[in-house]
Amino acid sequence: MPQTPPTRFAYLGPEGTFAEAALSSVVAPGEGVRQPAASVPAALAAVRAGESDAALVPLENSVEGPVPATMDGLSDGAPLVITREVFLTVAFVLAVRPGTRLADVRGVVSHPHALAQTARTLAGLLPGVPALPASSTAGAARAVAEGEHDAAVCAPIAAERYGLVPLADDVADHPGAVTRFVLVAPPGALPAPTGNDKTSLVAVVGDRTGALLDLLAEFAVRGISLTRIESRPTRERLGVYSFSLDCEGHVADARVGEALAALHRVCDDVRFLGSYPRDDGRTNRPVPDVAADAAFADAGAWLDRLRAGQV
Ligand SMILES: O=C(O)C(=O)C[C@]1(C(=O)O)C=C[C@@H](O)C=C1
Repeated sequence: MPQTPPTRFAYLGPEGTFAEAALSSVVAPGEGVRQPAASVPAALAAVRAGESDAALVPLENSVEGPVPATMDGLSDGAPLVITREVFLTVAFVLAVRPGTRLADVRGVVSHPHALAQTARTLAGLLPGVPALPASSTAGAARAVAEGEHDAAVCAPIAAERYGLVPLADDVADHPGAVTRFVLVAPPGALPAPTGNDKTSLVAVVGDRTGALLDLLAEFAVRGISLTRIESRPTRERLGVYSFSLDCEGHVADARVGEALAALHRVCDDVRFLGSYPRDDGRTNRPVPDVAADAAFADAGAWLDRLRAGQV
């Protein structure tokens, strides 16, 4: 019997990133093939090119907010859908080559998101020392190991992986920050509804009065709670925005399906980004009786009877 090839997972590499830790929390060692990518766009491109089956990428952080490369990478290009979400508490160390002292550090390198989450602590430890961007926290650790920079902000595991030692532990300005990662794949069969799901989408609204209110109303009137919304530039011109949002429920739920169909009518463009099990440890709000599948089915049957002349 032909064997199914192992799933190829692209992730923001190199080894030792938070993205890899997030992937390890959902894919057992030895299961699938892990393919480190140089950047979020590269991980998404690998999936679009068929070189990877799925990509694990950071979407947002509880302190720093959205990860623009992922937000924009999912809005543009060939469609990809989220098949699961993964939450990871992130903790950072200031890592150096053995023997380096604080006074020797002339630059600190890390992923911009990690630098932003540690800016205050770093300013206290290393006043006036420039912060330099890297493609990932582990990429920064590797660059320090290779002698390109003096210090990196990275995960303790990345420091270890690249032979670095911590000059300071827990350098986050807000301890306990959580990053939400998503596993994305080419469109295909959707994860089955679990009763506690989220749906993600991007909608471009027209440049007219009340356009955002119209979008929001489609959710509100159907008893659907939003869990995230943010605006992103469409890059067309100032004044035209897309809204990236997550709502409770699965597109298979009547209320969510109908809301999406309504957005298709009222928005300039809607991109469905998937329905997947909610995994933030929270439970969707109770659905009002009037927004339950049974109520939609009943209303549909009533309308069918009217149309058939059975008044
Ligand atoms: O560089 C990494 O290790 C990543 O996984 C990326 C990333 C991010 O993009 O936010 C993930 C978690 C941390 O918040 C910092 C960096």
